[in-house]
Amino acid sequence: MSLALGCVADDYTGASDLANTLTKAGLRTIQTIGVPEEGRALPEADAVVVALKSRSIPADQAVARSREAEAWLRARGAAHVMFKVCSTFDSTDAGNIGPVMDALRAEAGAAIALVTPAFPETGRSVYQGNLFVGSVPLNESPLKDHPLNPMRDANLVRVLGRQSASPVGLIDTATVARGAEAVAARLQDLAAEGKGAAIADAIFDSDLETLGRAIIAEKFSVGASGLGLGLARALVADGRGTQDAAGAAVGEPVGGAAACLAGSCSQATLQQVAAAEKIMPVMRLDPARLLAGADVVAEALAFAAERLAAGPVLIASSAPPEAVRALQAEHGVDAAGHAIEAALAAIAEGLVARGVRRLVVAGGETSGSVVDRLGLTAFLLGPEIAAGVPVLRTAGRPEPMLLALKSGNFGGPDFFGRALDMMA
Ligand SMILES: Nc1ncnc2c1ncn2[C@@H]1O[C@H](COP(=O)(O)OP(=O)(O)O)[C@@H](O)[C@H]1O
Ligand SMILES: O=C(O)[C@H](O)C(=O)COP(=O)(O)O
Repeated sequence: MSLALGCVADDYTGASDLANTLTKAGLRTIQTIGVPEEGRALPEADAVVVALKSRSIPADQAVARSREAEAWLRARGAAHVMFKVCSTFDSTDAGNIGPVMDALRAEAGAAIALVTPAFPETGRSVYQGNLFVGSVPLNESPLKDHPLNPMRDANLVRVLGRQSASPVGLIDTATVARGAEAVAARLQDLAAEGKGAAIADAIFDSDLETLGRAIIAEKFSVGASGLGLGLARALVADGRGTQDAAGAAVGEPVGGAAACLAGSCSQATLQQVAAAEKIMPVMRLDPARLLAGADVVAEALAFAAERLAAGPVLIASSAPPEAVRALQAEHGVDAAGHAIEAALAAIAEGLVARGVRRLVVAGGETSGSVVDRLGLTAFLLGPEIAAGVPVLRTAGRPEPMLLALKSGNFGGPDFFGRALDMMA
């Protein structure tokens, strides 16, 4: 395997979002869950996205796991490694984007890292270093209410500067508009000033193509799927892609029962759960009862067992911000989050034991807990369900499954029904 591109992603939904983008751009891409064990055979690929559940763990652990993934990718020929972060820069001032970026930049021996979470396809743009979600700044978007890392500052030069050990500069839109050479020159100037990272403006895909051309010969960058698009298009232009890589078949139908799990509390997911109530049985978990010791997992599996033969079910813990804050006030942010993730993961295991082979999961941390509990190790990319959300087929599992790991903020109101229609 001699990779054209290696990527280390800080959550599983973000990894599949990026893998989807790279595949559509013409790179045969595989998503692995963690670093594959020694000797593990993988299909030929132009790019590998190593998915870690490292966004919300202690920074030193995130750094260690990311370093291991980077080394694995370099050993398989990846000349450029991109650290994939959330398009809404999900992180806290304690990290983990800054500490992981600093460590991987040092590993690469790079003087400076270009950083941009812009992803126009899903309405993420960066202007004068400020991240916009649709038409509003990040700190005025629903991300201000994220259960684990509420985003309260849209200025990413400030946000990353609080997380990184090095000063952070800006590559503004006027520089990007002047082309790849101007971007590369600006990067060098900022490095000469002692900056270790530079937030790059990007509003359109064409800006990301410029950024991709500017840094493809570098060893390291940080971004969301938009930067992945720019890098992929630069690599394909250099002949590093594969014909018909896009839409790699998910193979024969896997059949079996289908189910949906939602742990995301994003505005998009709340709307999707409400819409799903019109087309399938939905059980809304009561996290307060869960945290009080009730066997909510058994209750959910009983609900599912009675209904799976007739069609898909949805089991959701998703709740609006005020309810999330109330639960967190009583039990703590991490305790509440981890308990609910663990419960949804246990429900997923029970569903698979009851014949579910097609599973839709909403939420990044939630997807990480579910996939780890199911012991899944790698995915092949199928067709796109919604921007940033592909159908995934398990690789290396005796009985294949189809999954959709939906980033909380992605997809339209009809997402669950649309996903199930595409997962046969
Ligand atoms: N009703 C709830 N109250 C509090 N926290 C919740 C609730 N439901 C889910 N959570 C937690 O909120 C977090 C959602 O994160 P995640 O799954 O990454 O979703 P997103 O993709 O929207 O960020 C998880 O830790 C999950 O356990
Ligand atoms: O928004 C993105 O770039 C990714 O899809 C992502 O990282 C989303 O994270 P989430 O926790 O699933 O919202």
